Amino acid sequence: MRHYEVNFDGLVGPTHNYAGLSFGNVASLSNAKSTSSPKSAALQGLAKMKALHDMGMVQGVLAPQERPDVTTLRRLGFTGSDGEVLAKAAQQAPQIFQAVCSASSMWTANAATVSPGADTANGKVHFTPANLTNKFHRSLEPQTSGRILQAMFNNGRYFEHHTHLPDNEHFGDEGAANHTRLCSNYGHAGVEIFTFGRYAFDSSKPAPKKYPARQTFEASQAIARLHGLSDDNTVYIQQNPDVIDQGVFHNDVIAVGNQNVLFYHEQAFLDTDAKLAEIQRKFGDEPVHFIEVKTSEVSVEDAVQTYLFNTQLLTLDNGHMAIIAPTECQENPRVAAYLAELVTRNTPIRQVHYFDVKQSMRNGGGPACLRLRVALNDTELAAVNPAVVMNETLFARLNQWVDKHYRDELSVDDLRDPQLLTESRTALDELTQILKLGSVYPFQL
Ligand SMILES: N=C(N)NCCC[C@H](NC(=O)CCC(=O)O)C(=O)O
Repeated sequence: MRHYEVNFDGLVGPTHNYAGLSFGNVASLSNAKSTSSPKSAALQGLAKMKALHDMGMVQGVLAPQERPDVTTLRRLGFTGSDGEVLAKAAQQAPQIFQAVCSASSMWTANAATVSPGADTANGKVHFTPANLTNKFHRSLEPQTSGRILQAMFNNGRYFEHHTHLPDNEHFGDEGAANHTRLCSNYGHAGVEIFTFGRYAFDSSKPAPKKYPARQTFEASQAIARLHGLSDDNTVYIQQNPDVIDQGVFHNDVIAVGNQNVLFYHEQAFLDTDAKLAEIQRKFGDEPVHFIEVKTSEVSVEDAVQTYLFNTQLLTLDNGHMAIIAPTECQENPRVAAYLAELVTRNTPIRQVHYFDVKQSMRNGGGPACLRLRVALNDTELAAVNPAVVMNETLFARLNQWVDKHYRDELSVDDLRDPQLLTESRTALDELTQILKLGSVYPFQL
């Protein structure tokens, strides 16, 4: 039996834009109102997917969501034809209108938390879409994410799908961006690490002062319960509130783990020593490589600006690990020097590959934000909808699809163009056929 970690990357949607929607996310705010290129964003994402496929990884595609989200505008009291709903919202409530146009579902690390069968009580792979309550534009995602995931992992024998947690800040859940899993081998039971920003029901505990803590302890515990994880393979760690206040809005902006490696910044967590000891104890006899980056090597500011930790750590066929980093890391001399030195050390990480995902980076989404990891064995992989698995044909087909439907440029003002809704729906209707998803979008239901 072979075991894989499959990366399901978010396909960037046709409305990709910079609206400055994410308070606490430095890139989103500083690039607000810039002009985006939905076409280049989607092509950059596809190029990364294809490169990982060519490196021997199993790579999947996760479809974007229907935007503008007319259904939500109707819930908020805008009436008339779809065109009228959009025009009224754009005129009367421009911020709400911009939020329902966001292509933020591209960051599929936030689509769900996934626990592989090796860790769960009933041996199935468990999925819980993230409720993303902290940001209005992101809170619109979980229902459709759930439908898309069910269309991709559509076999009750191997896959179990849960409803997202209650839509309330007490259970604020950001999915895999605040969850990582260590294991000696993808097929063996691992240690699932939930990193949270605050306690919802205990205000005496530390919490950030300036920016929001999106993930709560209580949400993390609920996911572990739903997925049937045992205490012996679960660790809860609090993010350092000071780094959240410096722009670390998700834990995957300051730490990343894969198999026996945890790569993190010295300031990432609270109670670090005790928590790392707990991870090692629960991991077992084999030593975990705890690769700690000191502030003297890379500052938190550099980490936030370059996304050094929003990198993908991949295990290649030869057993070595490669780090998939954004070109922003290469352009920063301190971070580039750190990575050049890291691969010469005696750790499993031996290669660095740089990718241009600048369109996504400008909204605070690096390589790791763009993917949802699902560890699967041969049998489970065979039960995945094959139309979402990357290969030469799908790559060519999706590139053509983007070229046909996507705009080269989109400004926040262009979002008012009534044609955008038709373009987006036409593109997504065709996409559901390419990816054989059935009807998953509100306009198709
Ligand atoms: N770290 C991970 N896993 N994901 C990154 C998510 C970025 C996303 N940006 C945005 O939603 C910005 C949209 C805008 O401003 O137009 C967010 O803040 O939720």
